[in-house]
Amino acid sequence: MDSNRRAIANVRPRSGPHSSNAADWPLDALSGAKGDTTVSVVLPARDEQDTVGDIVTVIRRDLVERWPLVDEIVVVDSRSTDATAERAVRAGARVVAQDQVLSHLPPMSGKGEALWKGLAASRGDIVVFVDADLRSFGTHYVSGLLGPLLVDTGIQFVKATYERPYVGADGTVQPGGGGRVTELVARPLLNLFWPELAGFAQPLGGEYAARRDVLERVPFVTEYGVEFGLLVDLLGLVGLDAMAQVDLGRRTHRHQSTAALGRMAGQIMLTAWSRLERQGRVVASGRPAHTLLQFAPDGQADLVDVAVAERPPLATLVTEVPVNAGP
Ligand SMILES: O=c1ccn([C@@H]2O[C@H](COP(=O)(O)OP(=O)(O)O[C@H]3O[C@H](CO)[C@@H](O)[C@H](O)[C@H]3O)[C@@H](O)[C@H]2O)c(=O)[nH]1
Ligand SMILES: O=C(O)[C@H](O)COP(=O)(O)O
Repeated sequence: MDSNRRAIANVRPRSGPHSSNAADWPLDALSGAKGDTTVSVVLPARDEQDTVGDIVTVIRRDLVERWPLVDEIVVVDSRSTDATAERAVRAGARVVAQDQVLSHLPPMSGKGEALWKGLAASRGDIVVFVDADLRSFGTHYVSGLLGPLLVDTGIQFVKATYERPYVGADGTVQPGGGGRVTELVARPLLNLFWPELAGFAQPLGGEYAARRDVLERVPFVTEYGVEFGLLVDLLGLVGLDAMAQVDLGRRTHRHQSTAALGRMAGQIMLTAWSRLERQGRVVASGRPAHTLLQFAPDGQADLVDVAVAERPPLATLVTEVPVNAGP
């Protein structure tokens, strides 16, 4: 053990979120606890034709038909150019086109926009978000996230944790090698500036659930800033004691390139900056740049934009405007 690790091992762990495992939340017990509470599962999907159908099929078969825990499955088609929408419909989801939801508003882009539109287009008292590119999806992903919310009225938000391997194109598995932006950017930033959130082992993971009430009271950062922004803003709104973490076992997904993750990292850093500024913890003499100069292996340089924008809390929108849920 090197000296840094030894020093840290001697420090008592900070108090973290309420913790449990997916196995702690069996389906029969949850069915009893559900009562009148309605549940929506929302999947953001951009070109996920290979995986979205299987995920929807499992949720419908196990959690709509066999154990009626889920009231609606909504896939937000995030400008896909492949057969994502058709496959999701065939598997039994309601599919909404991202730009057709609240279509009177100027469109924004990225995953955060897809989630905010999914929140607007869904109706459940509890909303469960699940990425549509998962290779490891199982029923326990949804039931595990629902457990703390269905049995404890004090819990407002539940985030997944899991072991995240890196799976190479040739199928080689590197245990613990996944979640590169999580390890190199998100968790260091949280530890530095929001240490109460350090106990969330997978802050960027796309699987989490919350009560609609609280989701509608926080802004949604666009692009890949959304998870980081939600964690920080929900900590401020509901406090750590209303936040829980559930271990779902193992997560595998489609990996993005290092260059794409560099852009994601930029978006997350800008999100963190915006929260530090909003919380009055940095006094800025100027705004940070939102461009990133990237270099390809052949030395070719490309200037890309990593700006993030923000949707306001949904509850602050005028409610008479009809939600166009698309076809
Ligand atoms: O413009 C977009 C981009 C992505 N997605 C969907 O969002 C999910 C996650 O996107 P992905 O590109 O697979 O992200 P990851 O590389 O897996 O990034 C991780 O880190 C991100 C930043 O926190 C999180 O948003 C992701 O959920 C998390 O898996 C997938 O279903 C995508 O199809 C959209 O709907 N619209
Ligand atoms: O969560 C992350 O850090 C990013 O999604 C990258 O994940 P990956 O390293 O497993 O591709």
